[in-house]
Formats: sequence, structure tokens, C-alpha cells
Amino acid sequence: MTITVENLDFTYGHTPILRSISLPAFQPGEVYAVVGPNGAGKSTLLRCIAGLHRHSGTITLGNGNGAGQQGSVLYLPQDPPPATTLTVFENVLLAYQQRAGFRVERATVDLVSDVLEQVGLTEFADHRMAHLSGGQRQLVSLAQAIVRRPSVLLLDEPTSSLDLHNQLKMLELVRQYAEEQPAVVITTIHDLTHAARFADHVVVLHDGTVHTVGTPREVITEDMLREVYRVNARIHFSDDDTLALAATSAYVTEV
Ligand SMILES: Nc1ncnc2c1ncn2[C@@H]1O[C@H](COP(=O)(O)OP(=O)(O)OP(=O)(O)O)[C@@H](O)[C@H]1O
Repeated sequence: MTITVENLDFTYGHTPILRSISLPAFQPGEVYAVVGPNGAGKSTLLRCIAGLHRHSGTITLGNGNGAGQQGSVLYLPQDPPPATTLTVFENVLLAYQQRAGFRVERATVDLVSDVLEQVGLTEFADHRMAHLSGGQRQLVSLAQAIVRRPSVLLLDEPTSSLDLHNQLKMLELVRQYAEEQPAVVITTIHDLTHAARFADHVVVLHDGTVHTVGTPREVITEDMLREVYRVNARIHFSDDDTLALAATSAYVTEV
């Protein structure tokens, strides 16, 4: 399923939040990072694509008609799932079956166990959600998403509560998921080095508008960092696309 966004406008009350957003079509098998400063409108854009906000302009899913395809769009909010008394296994099972009080097939148990292994939560399968850390619950959230095999996966700051090891693991899993499904994956992310490493395309939002769209090399530049983030920085891309970024100073512009 492809996604197109054309002339998207969104306001909270009378305050414009997103203005005239048009983007190249999002393609299955590709990972898109949406970056930009706090308040730029990244989460709002994701929520519009997820169908959670009433907006003007056009967001098209699929080949133009979008009919019957809404169900395979999955949006993962920034907050991890609640600290309930359900176990990790039960949480992921419920996400898959979408109802309680059912007979569970052996194949379903195996599927849930596989997904828990992929995200590294096997040893926590019987732990109650209330006994997990915020980062562990964020991994449960990913497991709940992957088990449902959506065609479009929208992730809002999926690494915000994770340590460096789990950040890399989460992003590797997401990349692998996009390729294998194949799915459109769109993630908001603050760490530009992660965006450079894991995303095929980067969308830079600034004050509710699109500043630039392109490959990480095209988009993550010293000029962009100055204009959008108000940061002086030195950047360097290695041959393997690894980005080294050293911010030398932040500056404040007159308002
Ligand atoms: N419920 C709301 N009512 C009014 N304004 C809101 C509401 N939620 C967000 N906003 C405003 O919309 C703008 C965009 O918010 P959004 O959460 O999309 O930004 P963001 O780029 O995801 O920021 P961050 O990086 O801090 O998460 C901000 O100026 C914010 O104050």
C-alpha cells in the first residue's frame, strides 16, 4: 500500500499546526524518518495519516480508492502501553486476537512467542506489565504492532524510553519488518544519526511546513541544522552512510 499526502492543512482551534504539506508517495518496503524541532508538527502529521485528526487536503492510502485498507494502518503512540496486571504474553496475544475469552490455537501461541523473542522479551513473557520498566513496555508496544502485520506502521518516537542497545535493536527490527512485509514505516525520531542509519528517506518539518525531503545525505546538512534546529554543527557521512554529528553551539534568534 502506498500513501500520498497532498496539500494537508491542520489546525488546533484557530492555530495552524500543519500548512500545505505535500510529500512524495510513501512506498512499501521503505522506512521514512520525520524529523524536526519540538513542536514542528511531527506527531500531528503521523496522527493525520493514521486518520486520528480531521484535516483538509488529501491523504490517500492504496492505489487511489483506499477502500477497505484502513484496517492495516497501525499507529503506535509515544506513550508505552499502561502498567496493567496483564502479562506481557497476554498483552501481545490480545493485540493479535483483538478479543478476550477465546480459545487460543497452538499456532497463535507460537506466533506470539516468536514475536516476543524477536523483540527480546522472552524472559519477561509471564511478567505483569505493571512490573516492567517504561523501556520494556515500549518494546511490548512494538511486539503488539508487529504481531498484527500492518501494511503501514506509524511510530511516534519509538526509541524515546530505550537504552542505546535497545534503540538500535528496535530500529533494526523496524527496518527488517518494512522490508519483509513489505510495509510503509514512518517514524518520528529526534536522533538524526539514527535517522541517517535506518531511514531510506527523511522528511524535515519546520514550523508546520516541509523544509526538505530526501535521502539522509541530501537532507541532513549543516545548513539544515542551522536553519531548522538553530544549531551550529559539523557533520560527516562515512562510506557506509554512518553519520557523525558534533553540535558545536546552539544559538537563539531574535523573535
Ligand atoms: N491538543 C492540542 N491542542 C492544541 N495544540 C496542540 C495540541 N497538541 C499539540 N499541539 C501543538 O501542536 C504543535 C505540534 O505538536 P506536535 O506534537 O505535532 O509536535 P512534534 O513535532 O511532534 O513535537 P515533539 O518533538 O516535541 O514531540 C505544537 O505547537 C503543540 O503545542
